[in-house]
Amino acid sequence: MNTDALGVAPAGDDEAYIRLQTAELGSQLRGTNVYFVGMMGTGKTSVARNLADRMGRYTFMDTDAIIEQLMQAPVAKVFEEQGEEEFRDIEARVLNELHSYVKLVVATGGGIVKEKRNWGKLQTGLVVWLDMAIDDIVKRLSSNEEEVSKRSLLQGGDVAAKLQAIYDERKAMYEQASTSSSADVRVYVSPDDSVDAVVLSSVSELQKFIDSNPPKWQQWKDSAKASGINWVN
Ligand SMILES: Nc1ncnc2c1ncn2[C@@H]1O[C@H](COP(=O)(O)OP(=O)(O)OP(=O)(O)O)[C@@H](O)[C@H]1O
Ligand SMILES: O=C(O)C1=C[C@@H](O)[C@@H](O)[C@H](O)C1
Repeated sequence: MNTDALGVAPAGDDEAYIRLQTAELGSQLRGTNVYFVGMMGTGKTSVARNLADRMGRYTFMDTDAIIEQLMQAPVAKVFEEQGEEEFRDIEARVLNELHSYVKLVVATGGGIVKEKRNWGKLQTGLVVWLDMAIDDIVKRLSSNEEEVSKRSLLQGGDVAAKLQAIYDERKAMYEQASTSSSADVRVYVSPDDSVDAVVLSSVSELQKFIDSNPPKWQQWKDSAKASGINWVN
């Protein structure tokens, strides 16, 4: 970000910079979907919505919100009445539908990685793992009673202990679900990072990933050029 001699970004500059970067990512992605995974409360919904809005040509989707529309009930109620296994089935069906579309930025439910059947679907797109220290998630969610009450897995007991146990169980799953052939797109979220800041880090990590994993046709084109073949653009 441009800063003056005192290290202060001129007003309006941040917004222009984010717009430029997200627009560029929009072209680089060529329609590929982006899936945000990570623990509840890390900001997947807020960040995915903001990114899709800024990219313009992409549509924001949220698996929890789709489940609520389908079931005509809040996620907590579906969880409570149908049980986790049924919830995971519905979630898997929603992802199965979504992955056949293009140009989506998808906020997934925090537990989507628990089902291996979902990993291949996630990896048809680029997966961004929002990772945050459990203490910071606890502080963020505990500051708002509604945020705790709408998350079924946090009910009845010590929120911090519950979140830690869920994280310990899922850490390797987030890792594997967000790892394709050669690299992770993992974004560490600090409690002071604004949604814009997390969007920007995600964009920058995605760009690095795309640059270091060019599509096959780009690799063929580059090697043809290197061997003197005049590839028509
Ligand atoms: N960068 C941020 N700074 C401050 N608050 C944030 C930030 N990102 C999200 N929040 C707040 O934290 C809460 C959880 O955010 P959000 O619903 O986006 O998380 P999530 O990862 O989608 O959660 P879940 O997996 O449970 O759906 C919301 O109250 C949201 O406004
Ligand atoms: O982490 C989880 O298992 C969950 C996270 C939420 O997004 C919801 O999908 C639901 O509350 C379960």
